[in-house]
Amino acid sequence: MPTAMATTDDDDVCSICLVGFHSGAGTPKQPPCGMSTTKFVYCNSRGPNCIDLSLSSSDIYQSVSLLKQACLDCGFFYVVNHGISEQFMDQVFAQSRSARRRFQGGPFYGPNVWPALDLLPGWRDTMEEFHRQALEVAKAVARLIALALDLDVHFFDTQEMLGEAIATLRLLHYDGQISDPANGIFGAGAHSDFGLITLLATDEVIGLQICKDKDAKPQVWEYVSPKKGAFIVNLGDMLERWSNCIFKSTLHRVVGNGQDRYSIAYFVEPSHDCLVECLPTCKSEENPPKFPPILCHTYLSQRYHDTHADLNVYKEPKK
Ligand SMILES: O=C(O)CCC(=O)C(=O)O
Ligand SMILES: [Fe+2]
Repeated sequence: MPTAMATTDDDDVCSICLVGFHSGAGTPKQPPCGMSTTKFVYCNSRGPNCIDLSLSSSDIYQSVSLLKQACLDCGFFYVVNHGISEQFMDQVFAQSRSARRRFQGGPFYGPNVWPALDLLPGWRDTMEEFHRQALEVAKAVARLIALALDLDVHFFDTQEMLGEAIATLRLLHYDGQISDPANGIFGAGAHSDFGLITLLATDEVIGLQICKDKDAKPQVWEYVSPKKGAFIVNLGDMLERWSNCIFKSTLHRVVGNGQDRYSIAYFVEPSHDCLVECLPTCKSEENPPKFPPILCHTYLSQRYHDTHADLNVYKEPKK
């Protein structure tokens, strides 16, 4: 099992790798940056569960049970043996890096949607292929989630839902700034994702942190270590609502440690037209639906509206 380091924003933090130091029981460890320090890091938490997507159907309930435990506990897990080759993942990261090098010209510079072939040869093909393969992984994960919720295995993986998925690929680059959590400076601030699930691939630079209990004071943040060849999967708010809050979407953030970091987030939502209505297996007389039914596109529009700045403020004033 992987380990994760827990830290609160009040802890001392290694200035090199930003792993928190705090007293308490646990196994002393060197921080991931390898710098020798006067204090030790305490590994006091198990990392997220690891789900093997290659298991044959006779073993599938082993995966379902691990996944269910993760979804009830923190809403984060790794998936391995997902069928996307490491060689292809290296190609996707290489294309992501080359785009950043090519378009370093300043904000809002460069083609908006598909870069011209001669600027980034192979970029569009790589990203479209990644989309195809990652969507299949997302469908496989969604089938396990359906089983973990005692639903029909194909509940989410139907033509009307993931057959017309809204999938957004976000190629992220964190440019080596050192975060300062105590002063609210982050690579990415605390948030939960809106949709159904997110598949996240990261390079080997540590940075992603999750908070399992958003109401705790102070909040405790744990690193989710990068894992070669794995996707980190997290549940989105739409699934939390759909499951009547039985499955959790989790607060997460990215803390920069001064190293360049690349990650690839693949956000998956079902068709715009599907109805997000409390799942039949997640309600009872004692536990009635907490939310009214809502169309997927209405829900997403509300969330974007609530959390994004009004871009109209950047428009030129009318003369
Ligand atoms: O870069 C990461 O590790 C996380 C990115 C993320 O949470 C997001 O884009 O929603
Ligand atoms: Fe996120």
